[in-house]
Amino acid sequence: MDNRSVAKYVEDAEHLEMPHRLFTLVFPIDPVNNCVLLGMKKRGFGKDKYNGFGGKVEPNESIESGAIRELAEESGLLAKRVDKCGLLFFYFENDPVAMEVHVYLTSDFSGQVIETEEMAPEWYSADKMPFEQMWADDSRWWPMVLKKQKFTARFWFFSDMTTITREEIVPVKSLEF
Ligand SMILES: Nc1[nH]c(=O)nc2c1ncn2[C@H]1C[C@H](O)[C@@H](COP(=O)(O)OP(=O)(O)OP(=O)(O)O)O1
Repeated sequence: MDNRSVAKYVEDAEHLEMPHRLFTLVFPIDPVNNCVLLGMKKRGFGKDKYNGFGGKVEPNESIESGAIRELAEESGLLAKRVDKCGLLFFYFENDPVAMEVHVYLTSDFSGQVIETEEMAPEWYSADKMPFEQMWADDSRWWPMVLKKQKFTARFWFFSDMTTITREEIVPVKSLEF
């Protein structure tokens, strides 16, 4: 997909169901050991699931600063740089607000991993992810991450928040548009 098509795709997704809310999701990567840091969510949305680190983007910050802030708050790691690898849209049955989730990888970080009130972090081999304890969509798009292929995707969830009723995953050349 070229950049103009990606922009159009995102515009369509954003207008498909209004309003939508912005979120970030960051996966710290240890490239030497091919490991990824996941957090077991201890409270709130996605409780008892492993995921990357992230949350709502505040009105006064850029999406990237939101990603770096949430990573620090939830894992103790300070990212010098994050690289966007994907853009996800989630639609939940009976919920008029769609989620727009900007997904980042970082292997340029400092600090000590700490357990926080929200997350219990744990390193996993990047090709042995605990998908049965993650959001149902993760096993669908994580292979794109492993292939270093940028992507956008849309998932429609049934009201049980588990069953995916429809999905689209589109590889893209760039997420800068
Ligand atoms: N289907 C899904 N698949 C996935 O991989 N990540 C998802 C997901 N749906 C939501 N997420 C991620 C996006 C974001 O990182 C997180 C939800 O953010 P939170 O609700 O934890 O936000 P906040 O940390 O701002 O919340 P509070 O501080 O508790 O208000 O879950």
